[in-house]
Amino acid sequence: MSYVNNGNAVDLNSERIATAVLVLDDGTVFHGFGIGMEGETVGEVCFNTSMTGYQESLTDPSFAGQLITFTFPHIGNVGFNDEDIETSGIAANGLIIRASITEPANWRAVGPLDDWLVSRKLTGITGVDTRRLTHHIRKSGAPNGIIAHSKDGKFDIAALQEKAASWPGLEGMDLAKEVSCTAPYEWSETNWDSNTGFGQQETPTRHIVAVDYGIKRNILRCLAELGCRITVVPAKTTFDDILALNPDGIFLANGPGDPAATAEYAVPVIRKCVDSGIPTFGICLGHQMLALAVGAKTMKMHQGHRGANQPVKDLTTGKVEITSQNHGFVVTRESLPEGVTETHKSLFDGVVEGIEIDGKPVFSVQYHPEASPGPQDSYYLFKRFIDLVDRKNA
Ligand SMILES: NC(=O)CC[C@H](N)C(=O)O
Repeated sequence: MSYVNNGNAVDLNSERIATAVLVLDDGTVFHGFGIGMEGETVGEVCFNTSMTGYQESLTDPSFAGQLITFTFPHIGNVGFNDEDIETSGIAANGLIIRASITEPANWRAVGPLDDWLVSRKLTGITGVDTRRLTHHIRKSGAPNGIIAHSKDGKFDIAALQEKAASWPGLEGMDLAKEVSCTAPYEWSETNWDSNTGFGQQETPTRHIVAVDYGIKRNILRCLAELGCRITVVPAKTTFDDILALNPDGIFLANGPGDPAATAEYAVPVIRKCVDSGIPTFGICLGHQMLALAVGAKTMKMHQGHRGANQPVKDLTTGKVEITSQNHGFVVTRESLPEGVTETHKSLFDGVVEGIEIDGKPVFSVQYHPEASPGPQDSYYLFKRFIDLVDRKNA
């Protein structure tokens, strides 16, 4: 089959065979060119507006169950390296990009992105009109979709649509338990430096227990950098087992899926963390589950926040910060009960971006102060957490 440009694909070399398709659950089809592993991958199709950091996004466990559309057209042009990785485990299900991947041009690159995609068993598609796709998502909400990549260019579109349509969708899906570690481990790596690479912690003075619902490595590095010894524990760890580790503070990680789907195991444990008076800090999924634990509600957003230029106002100081974000669920303002204060608000669409529990050393944010990728304006939140720990220990 020779590829006929039907207005969907942007690589105009019409002699090339279309070796991949993206089929949405409503039957919309985008033809393009396969990258990464041959095969099929299904998930919710979201879009991410970050211009940099594609490796960090693709390895962020919070993207489990999702096919990422990068709105920035040139993805892959700095190849891959072995450092910008947020997990070696499950993360994004696939990627959708516009321009063909060029040869890597970066001093840190160890090879072309395509090789890395294959090594991670990731399937993707290039040549997609990502502006049209993003417009579709903005209008109709995030659809389920499937990417099929086959060198022979033969696709059964009806069967692919059926697979996309029968995927259950992220609402109600519990993925935190799928991506979590299965046994506790210690973390001691600190921030990256262009001369020396990642550092190693020397004399930590506080002990933080981080509950892993899909934790990004850079969160652990930020905590280690500030003098925390960290024990990472699985998502289903009981409160008694957390307490037995004698933590000075508890960290509730980011993670994929619907926060409400963790109601059986994470939410009741987090309720006990709040009641214990141990300083507790949550990021993204951790924030959403903390809100559920104190009686608030979450809902799926029509359009998630995914990108590295999202303005947020810290309502406690009046300062505006530019943040890195990746969420498709949100805590609803009207459900916030008495005793819970909204501390941060999105300046894009006004949704709740942070809360604190009155009279308790407990707070959380919906966005990503660890960046990776993205701006570091919100790094102060880690210091706010450490201050709470130190005040408690004083
Ligand atoms: N980054 C995250 O922790 C994401 C939280 C949740 N899965 C959401 O999509 O809203």
